[in-house]
Amino acid sequence: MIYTVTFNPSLDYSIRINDFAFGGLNRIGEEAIRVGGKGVNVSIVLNSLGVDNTALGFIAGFTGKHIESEMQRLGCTTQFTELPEGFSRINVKLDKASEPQTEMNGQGPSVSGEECKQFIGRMERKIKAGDCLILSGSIPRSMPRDMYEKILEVIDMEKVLVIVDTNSDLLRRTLPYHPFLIKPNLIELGEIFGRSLTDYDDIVGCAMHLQEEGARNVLVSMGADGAILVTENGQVFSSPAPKADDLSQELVDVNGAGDAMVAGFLAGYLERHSMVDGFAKGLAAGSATVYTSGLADKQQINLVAQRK
Ligand SMILES: Nc1ncnc2c1ncn2[C@@H]1O[C@H](COP(=O)(O)OP(=O)(O)O)[C@@H](O)[C@H]1O
Ligand SMILES: O=P(O)(O)OC[C@H]1O[C@](O)(COP(=O)(O)O)[C@@H](O)[C@@H]1O
Repeated sequence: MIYTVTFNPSLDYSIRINDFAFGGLNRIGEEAIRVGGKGVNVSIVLNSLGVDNTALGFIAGFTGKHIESEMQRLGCTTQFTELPEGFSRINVKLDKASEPQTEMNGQGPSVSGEECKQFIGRMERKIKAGDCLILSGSIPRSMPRDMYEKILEVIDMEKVLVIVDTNSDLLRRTLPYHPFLIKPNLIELGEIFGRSLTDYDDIVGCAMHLQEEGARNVLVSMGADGAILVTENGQVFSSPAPKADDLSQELVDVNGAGDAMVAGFLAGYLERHSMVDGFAKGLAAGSATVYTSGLADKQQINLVAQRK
């Protein structure tokens, strides 16, 4: 079974404001509310690609209920733990047309130490040899910083395929457990190494450094510039992103591109256990998502994959 874990699911309120005025009254041009949070998005894209999976994590309040029911409406299997208080966050996204592109991500509901402990116990009982586990996104402020490590401690890392996609400090803490794949974007990778990364050799060098710290395979996503994959066998694959012009597409919204890439990678990899297939499908899923309102579906992903 494939499990995604999202400790901080969200409703993403995506808005377009032409000529955004900081400090002034802004009238919203276009708006949409979609479920989000990294693992949630991975689950939705995997499901669309026909890869069965179960979404785990914490939800709370009316927003949490909506996240769960919307995912089920989309055909996803969910086993969220409902918290007694608070609400799942609402993240505000000013889309690409509303320069400067701006995001406001909430901190999430309060999760007690006891709830964390029970969750880890459930993971210990649930995750079996042959499973895949995707740990994605930030954690609520109330949650201990070592929550991901605690989970990795109770599962058999040699028999479970683990993917981690989270921000710098949380990501780095998981490396000693040897996750199968990590997917930092260029900004996150730069944050880890304390500098902005532009040079190809430098990026590959940083990815290899994370391998020395324990990561097995490192997929660095670089937005419109595509991605670089450094594998545990020392192979390096790089590719620009499929371009809007070549595909006769228009860039709509970058939100969720990284999550779609993780889902695409896993779906592609699992077909023949090929890193090359994973890389290609990951790139296609990421780019198909930026050319779509919301997350790309199977048809849109395959279209981009075929035309690249
Ligand atoms: N502007 C873009 N044009 C084409 N493809 C894009 C663009 N932005 C992102 N992508 C695709 O989505 C992938 C993930 O995007 P990225 O922004 O790097 O991740 P994240 O959302 O995690 O920050 C990229 O590697 C690329 O394939
Ligand atoms: O958990 P974080 O780091 O706050 O990120 C959550 C946000 O990222 C998203 O999962 C999108 O992530 P990507 O654009 O990196 O794919 C949104 O749905 C959500 O609002």
